Amino acid sequence: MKISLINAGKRFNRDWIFRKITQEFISGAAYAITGPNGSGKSTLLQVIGGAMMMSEGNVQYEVGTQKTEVHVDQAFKYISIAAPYLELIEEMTLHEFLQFHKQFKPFLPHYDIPEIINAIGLQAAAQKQIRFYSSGMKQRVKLAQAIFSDVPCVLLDEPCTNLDAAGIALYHKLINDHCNDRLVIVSSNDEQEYSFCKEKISIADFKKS
Ligand SMILES: Nc1ncnc2c1ncn2[C@@H]1O[C@H](COP(=O)(O)OP(=O)(O)OP(=O)(O)O)[C@@H](O)[C@H]1O
Repeated sequence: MKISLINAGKRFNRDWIFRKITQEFISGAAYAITGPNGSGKSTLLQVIGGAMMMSEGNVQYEVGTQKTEVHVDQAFKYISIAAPYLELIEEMTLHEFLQFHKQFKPFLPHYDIPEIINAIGLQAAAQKQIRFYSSGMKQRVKLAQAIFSDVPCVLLDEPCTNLDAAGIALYHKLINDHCNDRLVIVSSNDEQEYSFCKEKISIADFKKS
């Protein structure tokens, strides 16, 4: 998959959050979007994913070996996202939640729901409602939902939020095991969340209007 931003800019009211970002994001590479709190990392990630309209510029999506162009309205089919502002369905058990999610986005081939639950170490809590999960357990579920979705592009916003040392190790294992051939974009100001990303985009470089 390839996502191309061409002179992308976003403003809220009169405030430009970023301007004139021209950047290609290509499968097989991992990219970090870095910058201080409130600088616009989450905003840029949502613009890249097609979840938020930009104020100026363009975004293009190409998928598959044929490089088929995909309209921004359909980009969500090829992209998964884990982010602090995206809520889980708390009334469901983990098993029910993954079953529900699977109806809209299939999981990676060869992975059934019990295997996914095992992979994130939540077997003992699989039949418990998510509302009773700790914040770190919920974060593991968000990561699983994004990383095990069978899509070519994975967007991760502050992926280690609420994770302990074991959770952070799990995050790196999931990236290592499942993301090498995909397009991964991490929005973060924490080095341990994006240490594997060779490409870095600093929002501060795109603040000038
Ligand atoms: N819907 C909105 N309406 C108006 N302003 C917004 C909106 N969403 C974000 N902003 C503003 O845009 C700026 C960038 O926010 P954003 O959440 O993208 O930053 P961030 O770099 O991800 O921050 P953090 O590191 O704290 O998560 C902030 O000043 C924020 O207040």
